[in-house]
Amino acid sequence: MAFTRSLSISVLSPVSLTPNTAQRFFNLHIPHASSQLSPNPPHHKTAPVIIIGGGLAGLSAATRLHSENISFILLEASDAVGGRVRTDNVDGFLLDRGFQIFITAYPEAQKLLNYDELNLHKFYSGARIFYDGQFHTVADPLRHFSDSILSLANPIGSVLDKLLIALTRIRVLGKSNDEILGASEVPTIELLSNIGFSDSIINKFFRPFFGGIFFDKELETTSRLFDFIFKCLALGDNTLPAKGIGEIPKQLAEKLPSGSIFLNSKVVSVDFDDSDLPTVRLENGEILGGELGVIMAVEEPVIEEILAGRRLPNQRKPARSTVCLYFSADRDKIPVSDPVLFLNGSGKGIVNNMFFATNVAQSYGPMDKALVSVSLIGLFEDASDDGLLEEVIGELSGWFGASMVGEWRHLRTYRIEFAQPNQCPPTDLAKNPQLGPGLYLCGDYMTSATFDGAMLSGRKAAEALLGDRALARL
Ligand SMILES: Cc1cc2nc3c(=O)[nH]c(=O)nc-3n(C[C@H](O)[C@H](O)[C@H](O)COP(=O)(O)OP(=O)(O)OC[C@H]3O[C@@H](n4cnc5c(N)ncnc54)[C@H](O)[C@@H]3O)c2cc1C
Repeated sequence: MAFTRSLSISVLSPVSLTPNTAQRFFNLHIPHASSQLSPNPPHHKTAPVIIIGGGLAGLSAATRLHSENISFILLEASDAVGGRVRTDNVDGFLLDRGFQIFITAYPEAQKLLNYDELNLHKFYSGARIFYDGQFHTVADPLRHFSDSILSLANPIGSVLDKLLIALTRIRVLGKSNDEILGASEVPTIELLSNIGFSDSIINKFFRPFFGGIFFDKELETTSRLFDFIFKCLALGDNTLPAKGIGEIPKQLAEKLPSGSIFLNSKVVSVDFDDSDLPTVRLENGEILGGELGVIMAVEEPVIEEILAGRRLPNQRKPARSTVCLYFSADRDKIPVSDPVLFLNGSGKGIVNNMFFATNVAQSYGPMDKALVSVSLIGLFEDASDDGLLEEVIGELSGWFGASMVGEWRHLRTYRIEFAQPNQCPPTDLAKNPQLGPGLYLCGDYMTSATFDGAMLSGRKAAEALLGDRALARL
C-alpha cells in the first residue's frame, strides 16, 4: 500500500523500554567490525531507526542518534557517503564534484567536525575580479588591510560601497542565526539595492560572488540566506580540506558505529502498510521496519518519488544547477600562486568564477602540477561538453592569454543538475521535521541550503524522533 496516512503532525506516546527492547534500541552489543560501511544492502537486518540517505543531513542525524546510543541503520543509494559533497581522485588530482568551499564559521559544523583532522587550507579573503580587460582586487580590510586600501580606488565599487559593506557586516554580526533565518525577507538583489549599493558593485562583485554561492545569477535567493552567509564569511575563513571536500562527510561517517551504513542500498518507497510506523522498501525487495521511526535524508525532489507521488506542502521551484570544468596545468603555466578566487565581473561570457585549487592546497594535485577549477551557473542543457569546453577555453584565453590556457589539459566536466534547492522568497528555513507518525525529514531544503543547514536539519530530525519517544533530554 502506498503512503496513505495523513501528513498532519502527530505526537506519538513514549515507548516503554523493557530490557529486551532496550538492547535492540541502544548500541549495547554491536560487534566491533573493521568498517562502518557495508558495500551491500542489508539482508534480514533492521534497527530501531532507519535513516535514508548518507549526505551531510543523514550523517548528522546518525551522529545525533549515536550520541544517545540509539541504534540505527543508514541506507545510501550510491557507492559512498557524502551525497553532493564528494571528491573524485582522477590521475592524482582531487576533483570536488563542483566548486565547494567550507566556511569555518558554520555554527553546526563547529559542533560536529574536527577541523584539525580536516587540515583546512584557506582562500584569500577577497577576490580578483575580471572587468574591462583587467583584474581588480577586492579584499577584506580586517584580514588584508593594505590590499583593501589599494582597492578603494578601483572601479569595482565606490568608496561608499566599501563603507556599506562594513555596515552590512556590523548589521549581520548584531543578529543571532535564528533571527537571521527567521527575519522578514526580500530577494537578495532587492536587499542590496535597498542598502544603497551601486549597480557597479552589485554587477561586478555581488552578482558573480553570491551568484556563485547560490548558483543564482539573478540574485533572487532570499535575503535570509545572504545575511547568514555574509555573517559566516565575516566570522570565519573560506577553506578546503587537504584531502578534498569529501573528507567532511567521511569524517562524520568514520565516527559512527561499525556496520551501521549500507551503501548501494536504494530505497524505493516508504509505506505504512498495516502498521502504525513506516516501513522501508529497498530496490532489491527487502522490507525493513524501524521500531522507533524513519528519517528521510534524501534530496528534496526524491521525497515525492519515495512517498509514492505524495506532494510536499510547499510547491517546489526550479532547482539550482551548475557546471564545473577541471583542467591540469604545469605549475609554471598558471598566472598566480596565491589562493584567490577569480570572478567574472565583465557581465559577458559563461564563466562565473574560477581558481587554482592547488594554490589553496597543493594536495589537490601532483607536486609539479596545478589544478584549475572553472564554474558556470546553470546546466547549459543545449550545449555539448565539447562546446562548453571550447567556449570556456576561449573565454579564459581572453583573461590569461591563449598561449597559457592553450596548454591546460581538460580533466573532467561535472554537470550538476540538482546543486541546491531554490530558496527564493517566500521561504521557511525552520521547517518542522515531522511529516507523519514516526516519519521525519531532513536535508538542506529544510533550513539553509548549505553544508551547515544540512547538518542542522539532520540533528533536528533526530531530536524530533528522540523527543517523541522520550529517549533523550533535549
Ligand atoms: C556543486 C555544489 C557546490 C556547493 N557548494 C557549497 C558551498 O560552497 N558551501 C555550502 O555550504 N554548501 C554548498 N553546496 C550545498 C551543499 O552541498 C548541500 O546543501 C548539502 O550537501 C546537502 O546535503 P543533504 O544531506 O541535504 O543532501 P545530499 O547531499 O543530496 O544527500 C542526499 C543523499 O541521499 C541519497 N539518496 C537519494 N535517494 C536515495 C534513495 N532512494 N535511497 C537511499 N539513498 C538515497 C543520495 O545518494 C545522497 O547521498 C554545494 C552543492 C553543490 C552540488
